[in-house]
Amino acid sequence: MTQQDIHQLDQVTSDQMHRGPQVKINTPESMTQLIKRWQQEKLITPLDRHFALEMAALHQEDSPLFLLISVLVSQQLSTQHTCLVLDHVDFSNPLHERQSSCYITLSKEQLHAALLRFAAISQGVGLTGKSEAIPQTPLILEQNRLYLNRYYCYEFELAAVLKRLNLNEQNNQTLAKQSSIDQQPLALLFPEQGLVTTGAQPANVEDFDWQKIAVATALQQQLAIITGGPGTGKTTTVTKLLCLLVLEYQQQTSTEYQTSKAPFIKLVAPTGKAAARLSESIKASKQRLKSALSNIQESHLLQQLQAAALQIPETTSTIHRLLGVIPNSPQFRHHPDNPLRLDVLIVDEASMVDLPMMFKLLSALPKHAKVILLGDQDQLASVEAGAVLADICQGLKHAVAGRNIHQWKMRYSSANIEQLHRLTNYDLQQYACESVGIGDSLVMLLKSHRFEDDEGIGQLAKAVNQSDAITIQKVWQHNYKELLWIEHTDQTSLAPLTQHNKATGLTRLLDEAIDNYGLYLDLAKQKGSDPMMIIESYNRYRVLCAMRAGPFGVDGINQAISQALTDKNLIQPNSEFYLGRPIMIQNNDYNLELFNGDIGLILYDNTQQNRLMAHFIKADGSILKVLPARLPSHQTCFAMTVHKSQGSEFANVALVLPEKPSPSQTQLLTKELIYTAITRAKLKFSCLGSAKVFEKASLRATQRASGLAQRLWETMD
Ligand SMILES: Nc1ncnc2c1ncn2[C@@H]1O[C@H](COP(=O)(O)OP(=O)(O)OP(=O)(O)O)[C@@H](O)[C@H]1O
Repeated sequence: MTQQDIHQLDQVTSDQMHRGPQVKINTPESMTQLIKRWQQEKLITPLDRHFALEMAALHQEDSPLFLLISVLVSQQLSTQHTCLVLDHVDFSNPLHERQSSCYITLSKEQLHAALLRFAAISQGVGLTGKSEAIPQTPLILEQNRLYLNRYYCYEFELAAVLKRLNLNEQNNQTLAKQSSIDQQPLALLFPEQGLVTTGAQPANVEDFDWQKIAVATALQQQLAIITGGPGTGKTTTVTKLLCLLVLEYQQQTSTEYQTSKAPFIKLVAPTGKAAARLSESIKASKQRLKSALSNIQESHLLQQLQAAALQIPETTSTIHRLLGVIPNSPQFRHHPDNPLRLDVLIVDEASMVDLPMMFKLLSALPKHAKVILLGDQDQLASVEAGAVLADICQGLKHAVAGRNIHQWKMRYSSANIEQLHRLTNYDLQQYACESVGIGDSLVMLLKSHRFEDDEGIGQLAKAVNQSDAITIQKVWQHNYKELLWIEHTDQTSLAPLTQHNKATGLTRLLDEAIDNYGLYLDLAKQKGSDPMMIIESYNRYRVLCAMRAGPFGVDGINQAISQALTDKNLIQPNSEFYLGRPIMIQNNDYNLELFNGDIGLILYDNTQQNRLMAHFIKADGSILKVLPARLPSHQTCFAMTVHKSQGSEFANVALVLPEKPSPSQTQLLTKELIYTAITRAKLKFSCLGSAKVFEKASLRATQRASGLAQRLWETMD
């Protein structure tokens, strides 16, 4: 089909024409036929088509433009965008066909005018409008973004909640006056290392103790967002913060829920796995805090801090559990009219929380509650729509001139700088900013205490995060002992990344899998072994795949590893639930308390010899045993997707990238995916891939369409 063959088949009704510019959709077939063909050609999903047809039927719109725009909005939502950015659509070929079969020649203004003529589309209330004024139409157009009403509301309301929690200057001062915490306890918890002294200001960002600034921020703000990569001390910081909040609480008169000596603190994470890990990290961090305090000279304040440290809670739960799931309903038991009972909420792994969930969580808080979000803004965004944490941090991002990399810089109001000085004695004037947005609530921890600057994993993560192709190559070629490159095929001499590595192909990966998984499988065979120990051993190693399907996806790699372990007699998969089979749950089962993403092992039941049971570690650290036959939908888990690995860490991680990714797979291979995979590894990171695929993925940043960043950063002043 040539462009000449394409002729105008439709245009808006004459009724619409006299009200504005003429809209022509040029297509050789009717729009209904066209979207049917698009579905057959897998350019859109059945859901996209169904959605568009339903919308058209419901709103009695037979305009091809309405159908097209509905298809595009649905397509955006199913790819985790919050809205359709009209400027991003190529209206000369909206679905990137080899030969366009549909095009519109309209200016931006004409398109906006045409869209707003549909009864089903209204103009949004703008960045400063009122929530009550949000129109009821199914689609809402704001600036160049077209939203489904529900997502517009989520975004608008979440921005409103965040802005309310991020106190303005006046409230800031009021709250600071109420706080009984001063410099002294902070100085005890954060002993200076000689870099910052009163009055003498450090020239470099690294010379400030940003953990101390984070604690000071959270003490005086109702909302604090503490972000940073792995090992930057988020848990350490929040543990010290909780210690001070308990102390502050004890010194204050009363709050709404004061029934004990400690504030009502809740610690949550998006998944059971992440919640369990948070509990472990808090326990370890509490131990470190207790021993650090035992080395300080005896004083009344020290005794108070020691007592407060004992009150720091260790119990965690998932966000779903905290909010109270109502089976088969997207609503929760807690919401603005039935708020949660708590004084302080800590949310770990906030990057995994999607837009609707973040809104539901924050809007269910009681008015006085303090909330602290912890996470790594550079990790993969949530599995569902939105990239809330990245949007929140967006205002701190600065491009580095002349280089394709960025840096972060805090943005503080003068009132906040004054308060931070009061608590830390630091002069943070260099971060003073007139247009602060929600900057007063944000602190970024940039120094990793887990990886030394000269260690491979940290170096590689940093280079990938910066999309710095030259450094990525250098890091791989450096031959760090913590890194292993496995080229898909034996092309060592051709691929620059592999010059120093002899390992090649899937066989090499399988050897590694046999060595690592063999350890827990040997333990599992010994009757009477402690299931906790076996699961911990299994959790030391994990194969992560970029995608699900294909020989190098989760399905193919699981099969290959199962076969390799069978060949070595490490497993006997002659029945579905064989000894040692790792299992990942794929559906929530509220009765069994098993949730999507939970991972367990089929092991001997210690209380009943020879009986095999599925064993899971629960968020509280105890073991949950389930009869295999009762398990909800599940799959084998020698390999899992990088997405599912968020919130987990393993001593040793092997990432598998597809050998020759298809165009749609290529879209999924982003730097956030690679960065997330690398940062799951504590001691060793291997990658089976091809140098070119790794490099290209590291250069591709995820873009999620959303207006949240603009709402948070452009309307505050
Ligand atoms: N200021 C510091 N000085 C020295 N070591 C530190 C400091 N802060 C944290 N650490 C150490 O770094 C390690 C990681 O700290 P922590 O667990 O708090 O980081 P995190 O950001 O929560 O990590 P993760 O991303 O894994 O959750 C711990 O061993 C901790 O003791």
